[in-house]
Parts: sequence; C-alpha cells; structure tokens
Amino acid sequence: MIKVNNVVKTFEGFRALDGLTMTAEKGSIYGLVGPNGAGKSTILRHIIGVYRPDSGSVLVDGQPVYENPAVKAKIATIPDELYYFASASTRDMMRFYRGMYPQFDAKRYEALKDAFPEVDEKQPIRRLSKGMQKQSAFWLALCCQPEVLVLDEPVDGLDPVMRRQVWSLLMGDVAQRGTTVLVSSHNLRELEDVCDHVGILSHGKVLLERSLTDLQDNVVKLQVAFQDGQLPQLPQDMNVLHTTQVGRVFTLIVRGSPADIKTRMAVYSPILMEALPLSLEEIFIYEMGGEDYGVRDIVL
Ligand SMILES: Nc1ncnc2c1ncn2[C@@H]1O[C@H](COP(=O)(O)OP(=O)(O)OP(=O)(O)O)[C@@H](O)[C@H]1O
Repeated sequence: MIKVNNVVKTFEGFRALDGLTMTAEKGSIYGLVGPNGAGKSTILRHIIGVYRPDSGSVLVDGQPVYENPAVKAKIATIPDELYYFASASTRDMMRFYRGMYPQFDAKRYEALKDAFPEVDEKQPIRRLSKGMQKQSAFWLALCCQPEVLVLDEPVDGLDPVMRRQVWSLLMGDVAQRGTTVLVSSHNLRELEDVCDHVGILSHGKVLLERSLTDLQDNVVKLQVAFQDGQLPQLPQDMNVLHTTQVGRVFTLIVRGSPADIKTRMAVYSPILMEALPLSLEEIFIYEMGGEDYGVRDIVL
C-alpha cells in the first residue's frame, strides 16, 4: 500500500508538489494522470525514494521510503528515462537485480525469455531500440517480484501487441501476488482498460481520486427527445453538466446514478430515452471541466 500525505516539494522556490495526498491500496492498479508539469514524475520519484519531501510523508507498507533500504527492496520502477550502467546487458542487469531484490525469481527470468523473444539479453541495453529497451525493463521488473511497481509512462514506445502482453503479465501479478501498481500516463483510453483507481493531478495536487466504478456510476450521457421537440424545464437539483442538440434529440451529461437519472427523466414522458456510458476521457472532461483548465489538456 502506498500512502502519500500532504507532500510539499519545492525546487528553487517553485512548488512542484503542493500538499499532495493520495492512497493506492494493495493489489490495485492506480493510474496517475495530469497535464505536463503537473508533478507526476516528481511524486513517483518520492515514492521510489529518490526525493525526500520538504514536508509531509510518503509511506509504503506504513514505512517512510527515503533512505530506507528495507522498504526500497520492495519497490521496483520503470522510469520514463531508463538508466543502466554503461554497456550493461539485460543479463548483467538481471544479476545485479538478483542481488538487490530478495524476491528476485531467476527461474521466471528464464521462463520470460519466450515473452520477449526479440530482446537479445547479451546486447548492451543502450544499443537496443527504444521499444526493446522498454521490453527489457519490463522483463527485469517482472522478475524482481516487487510488492510495489512504479511505472512512469511505461508503454511508451511499445507496439500494440507488446502493450497488451505486458499489461496482461502485470495484471497476472496483481491478481496472484497482490502487487500494487502505480502508473502515470497521458493515455486515458489505455488506463481505462487496466486501472481500478485513478487520481488526477494538477499543479502539484491530487484534484480527484476515485475508483473507476464510482466514477462511472456517478455520471451518465442521456439521449432524449420529446413530443413537442423542446427540452422541458428540469429541476435545479438535476445536475446537468452539458447539453447539446441535434435535430430533435438532446444529449445531456448529467451527474448522478444512471438509474436515478432515468427514473427522474421518465416523469417528462420522453418519446426517446437512452442512457449511454461515458468513457474515462469524457468523465474527466465533464467532471472537471471549468474547475481546472489543465485537466482538459490531458484528454484532448
Ligand atoms: N529537478 C528539478 N528541478 C527544478 N524543477 C523541477 C525538477 N523536477 C521537476 N521540476 C518542475 O516541477 C514541475 C513538475 O514536474 P514533473 O516532471 O513532475 O511533471 P510531470 O507531471 O511528470 O510532467 P510530464 O507530463 O511533462 O512528464 C515542473 O514544473 C518541472 O519543471
């Protein structure tokens, strides 16, 4: 479990993190989204123990991470910019990680060769293509068998087949070992498929943190039409976030449970009424629209 409480981090007077609070439960896949410069990489670097917070706390399994080797041995990461020793191959790094991670599974390393057949384990990693380097990083991270896996834009550079494969391997670990995965990404479509919780970051704070199910149960896209072609006057407490009209059909984005909204709308005897689910992208646009311009940047 990852618990970040009210973390502030300042770089030369600039508050990159401004009282950031978030919780990722054990065995969850938590997606961190936010516009460029929101602070995603900075909080991830705190969680892997590279940065010390100016104030606030970063706990993994209840323990502070910074300068705590016992906790760091439970955490593996794939950063946005991979760093390896000069000329180290995947096999060399495997030997290195085997000494660092008590749970390292050398048998799994051999077994996963088939999953990454294009990666030449003896080639220096720096000479591999960008996508191959990512594959090598996943191969090694999966063998470390960490309790917490921190991924910064992890599938950038991977082709669609390989993306699917690494997510499927990761989800297997989450299901079988209860691994906690924290993943930052700009790709909401991809996160929608894999995450169970999402946090939106903006200006160094988490604006919203929810389970995907809660998000999806809390807003609905309703298409309605009425006999007279007009939209009736709806009560104020029916929280309509957005309305568009094409011909006689109105599309309303309404906050609230889909079942409740349909029941309330039925009172006006629509001649057509259909409730459609919103994608994660749409939910963020409508839930956050107006509150923070930055949130629009990540989804458009
Ligand atoms: N070492 C540093 N020194 C000075 N400023 C920094 C440093 N690291 C981050 N920042 C600043 O902190 C803010 C947050 O940066 P961060 O890299 O965490 O954003 P991000 O959400 O990961 O962005 P992106 O989506 O572009 O990767 C930015 O304004 C950045 O310029």
